[in-house]
Amino acid sequence: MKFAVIVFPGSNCDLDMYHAVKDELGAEAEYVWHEETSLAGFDGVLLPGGFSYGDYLRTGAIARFSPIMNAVKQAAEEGKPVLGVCNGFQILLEAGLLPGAMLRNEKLKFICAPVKLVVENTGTPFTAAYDDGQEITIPVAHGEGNYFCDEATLKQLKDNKQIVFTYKNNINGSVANIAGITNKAGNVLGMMPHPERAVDQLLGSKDGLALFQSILSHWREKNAITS
Ligand SMILES: NC(=O)CC[C@H](N)C(=O)O
Repeated sequence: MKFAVIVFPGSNCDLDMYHAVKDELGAEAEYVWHEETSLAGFDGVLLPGGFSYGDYLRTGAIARFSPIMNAVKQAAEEGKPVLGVCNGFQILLEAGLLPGAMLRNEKLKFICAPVKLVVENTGTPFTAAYDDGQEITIPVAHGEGNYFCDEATLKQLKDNKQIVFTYKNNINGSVANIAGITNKAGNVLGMMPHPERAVDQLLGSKDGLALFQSILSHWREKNAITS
């Protein structure tokens, strides 16, 4: 399986993401600069964290116009797994690939800490290797992680089981403790916590590794690869 790690001006978690899938998961990976227009030959797309375009005008608001975003949309429509972490999640929201919007953290402070998450849905390509209701520890590092959506959208998210991760304790004011959601089809996941920073016990937790293993297993099953 070959992953594209999209690099925007201001990305700063691209190396961590590359390390997670290449060295820890053992898959193929390549960096793709945001000015590229094609993702042909890639089986999965990873939008890493950071401060694309310095977080002006809103987080992700400029990056969503990057040329590569049309190819990201196409990959999503083709059913390929698309994962946006932190700034990647913010870009997916601005691009309309996921519903809702991100506000500044309730207490207006940047939060950088390991947090406890609850796995709410294991029926996705990203979470099959977890147990339902499992508590995992994954670090966050964001100033704008306060997820917001209106009540009608929240109802849809709940009805379609699109809420995949919640914070055990609400750290930033997010509606319904939301830490990560998928699109309706389930192949696009946005999450504020950084699974790529939790792939080795040396980093304090390896609870993020199962997310990448889930993607790989799902891809192997879909493509009937047994070895
Ligand atoms: N680690 C990150 O991706 C930072 C996210 C974002 N730019 C924020 O501070 O909200």
